[in-house]
Amino acid sequence: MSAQAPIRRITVPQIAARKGAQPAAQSAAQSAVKPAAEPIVALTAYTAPMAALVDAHADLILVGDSLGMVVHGMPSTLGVTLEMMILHGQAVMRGSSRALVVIDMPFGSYEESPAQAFRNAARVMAETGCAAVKLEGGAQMAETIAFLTSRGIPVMAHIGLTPQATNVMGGFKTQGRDESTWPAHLADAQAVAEAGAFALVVEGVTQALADRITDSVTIPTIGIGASARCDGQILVLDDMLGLTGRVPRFVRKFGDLAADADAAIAAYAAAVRDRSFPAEDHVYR
Ligand SMILES: Nc1nc(=O)c2c([nH]1)NC[C@@H]1CN(c3ccc(C(=O)N[C@@H](CCC(=O)O)C(=O)O)cc3)CN21
Ligand SMILES: CC(C)C(=O)C(=O)O
Ligand SMILES: [Mg+2]
Repeated sequence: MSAQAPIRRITVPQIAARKGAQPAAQSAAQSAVKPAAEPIVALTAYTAPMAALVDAHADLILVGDSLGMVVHGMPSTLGVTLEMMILHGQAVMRGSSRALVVIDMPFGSYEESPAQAFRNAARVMAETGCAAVKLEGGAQMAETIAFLTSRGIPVMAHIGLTPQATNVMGGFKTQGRDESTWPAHLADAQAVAEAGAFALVVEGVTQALADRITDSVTIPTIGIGASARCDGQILVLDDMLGLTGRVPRFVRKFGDLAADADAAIAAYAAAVRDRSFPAEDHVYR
């Protein structure tokens, strides 16, 4: 009798290999050899129980700095600290066992220099056990991405609408409506891919620009508010569960958990007030 083999997490190279065979980027001869890859399924999670639910279905769990807004009620992601990311990262690692866990580097923890980024990303990996980090930025972060990946830290890049740059962009604005901006976005995608990023989040860009980006890089693109032709998709879990109030237009609510929670809390309040809770089953004798 042999012991049950431990469940291995999906690895960074396995995610990197999930580049979908896009018709525009592949010849007929190539597609005969290499069939289209299955899209990467990614979601955020910030807590152990939610990570366990996501882990059963997703390839990649992102501990996003969106947790500042979603969990902590902050007005933007700018106030999120490295300590917050580590605490939530530890919870998500405890709650999951199969998916690749990626943790967002928060604002101010990596932009100063490659050395600063390495010091803080190494701390995130050492204290959580996660396999990779994500950081926002294109060409300007290429040197840092190369520094980290060559020293053992896999990096997921994030371009387009980069929420940590909200004050530069003047809000959460869809990028790429003006075609004159396309070369800069394409250069960002090229730069992070060449620097060694294993995947690329493309957020809040027009569908046409997202498709051009997906066709122009050899690493998988993971879209959010981008295009169905990206090599994967990600959403903020609380948004797609219907737990958050106002959501961006790109969100599809696959559930209505806020309504379920409201009904349950209302029923509890009524039962306490009319003394029907606790009942016989809920008391000790
Ligand atoms: N709950 C939540 N979901 C997210 O997807 C998310 C966060 N929080 N926090 C961090 C960033 C911020 N994100 C956002 C927030 C708002 C819009 C938004 O309202 N967009 C406008 C676009 C208007 C335009 O076309 O320029 C929209 O109407 O959808 C987009 C992305 C995405 N991320
Ligand atoms: C929306 C994803 C890509 C993210 O960066 C986050 O949740 O912080
Ligand atoms: Mg983020």
